[in-house]
Amino acid sequence: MKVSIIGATGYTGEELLRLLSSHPQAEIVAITSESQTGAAISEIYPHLQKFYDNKLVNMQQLDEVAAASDVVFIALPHGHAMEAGKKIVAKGAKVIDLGADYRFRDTSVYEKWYKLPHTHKEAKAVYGLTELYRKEVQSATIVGNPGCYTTASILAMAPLIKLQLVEENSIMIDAKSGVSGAGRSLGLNSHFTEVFESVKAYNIAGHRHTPEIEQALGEIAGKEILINFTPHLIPIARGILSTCYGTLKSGVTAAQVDDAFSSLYQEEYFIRLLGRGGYPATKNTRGSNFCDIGWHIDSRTNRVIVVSAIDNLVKGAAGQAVQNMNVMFGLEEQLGLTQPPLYP
Ligand SMILES: NC(=O)C1=CN([C@@H]2O[C@H](COP(=O)(O)OP(=O)(O)OC[C@H]3O[C@@H](n4cnc5c(N)ncnc54)[C@H](OP(=O)(O)O)[C@@H]3O)[C@@H](O)[C@H]2O)C=CC1
Ligand SMILES: CC(=O)N[C@@H](CCC(=O)OP(=O)(O)O)C(=O)O
Repeated sequence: MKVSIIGATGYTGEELLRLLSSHPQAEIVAITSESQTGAAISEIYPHLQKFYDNKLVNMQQLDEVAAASDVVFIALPHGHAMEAGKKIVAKGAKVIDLGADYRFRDTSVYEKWYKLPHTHKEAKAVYGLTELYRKEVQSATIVGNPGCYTTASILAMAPLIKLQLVEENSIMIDAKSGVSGAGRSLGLNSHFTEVFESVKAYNIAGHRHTPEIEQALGEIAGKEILINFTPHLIPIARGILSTCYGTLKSGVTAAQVDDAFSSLYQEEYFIRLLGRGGYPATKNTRGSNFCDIGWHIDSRTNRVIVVSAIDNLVKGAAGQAVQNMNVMFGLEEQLGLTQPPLYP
């Protein structure tokens, strides 16, 4: 498998390299950066010394890079993948985009929430939440890899929507992310003194992951779903904890809730069910492609509360992207992804 990464100097690009170093079938043929062209990746990320000595090329060489690759991961800020995606598929390679450009079935939803024109509307992209869209991913040419908050939140609520156990429009999601979720580029909001010893909600009632969660849960329900989603920035480097609330439909029992999770996920390697009463923690998924899920029922309020934990850079980005690559190329889905989480 010849693999290239566009935007290899970012956190998700780095994480792709880290994971692919132990993938038995992947060979990195090209990595790109616009700002650090010519540098060796191990100069930018010294922890990758002895794993990679590749030098960074830039997007002027995109046609050659694509022609030499079976698959190209795009790890650029949203808005930059569409033109690159067109060129890559024209050269016969598959695309896995880690940003948002290919995540929406209805590109007008993307245009509305991202305030950008969609310039590759004809792409028949597949939404790459692997556990829920595996069949479509198998035959995809372009995969829109999900966002990090969305991966944790959709996986938490999908069983309850699928089995019609919660009132669809009662869902509220309160999620917390480590600072690497904001990427590597410098910004006031991710400045150490702004983040350290503080927790802050942001983009309330307007975060762009809201329509992505609504799209996936709505497809499972077979009807439009509206949710409330509130993200928080917390002073850790990696990890997302998503706490999701829903009102149970009349007469739904705790056993039905338990069965919903086990029936959808019992065969899923990357989903670890902690059961009713379980407490997922970001520490237990750090560095791994696992999504841990626990659920609780509050009989006083008749609500179910589902908690999920992932590593935003792995199951929330690069790990799921590698999982999708494995599915697209008919490889064993776990290849390159079986490292235990980093602990403590
Ligand atoms: N961080 C996370 O947890 C997650 C991120 N994502 C998504 O993945 C994508 C990459 O994220 P992340 O790795 O965190 O981002 P970073 O900010 O860490 O890296 C961005 C990369 O894009 C390149 N880049 C930046 N601006 C431009 C530009 N104008 N033209 C071309 N290249 C550019 C940078 O390269 P250089 O400056 O060297 O040229 C760098 O390689 C984003 O779309 C993000 O939303 C998805 C899920 C989770
Ligand atoms: C902490 C933080 O800033 N997180 C990012 C989400 C990261 C992500 O998954 O973004 P994409 O949908 O663009 O891929 C944010 O809230 O914008």
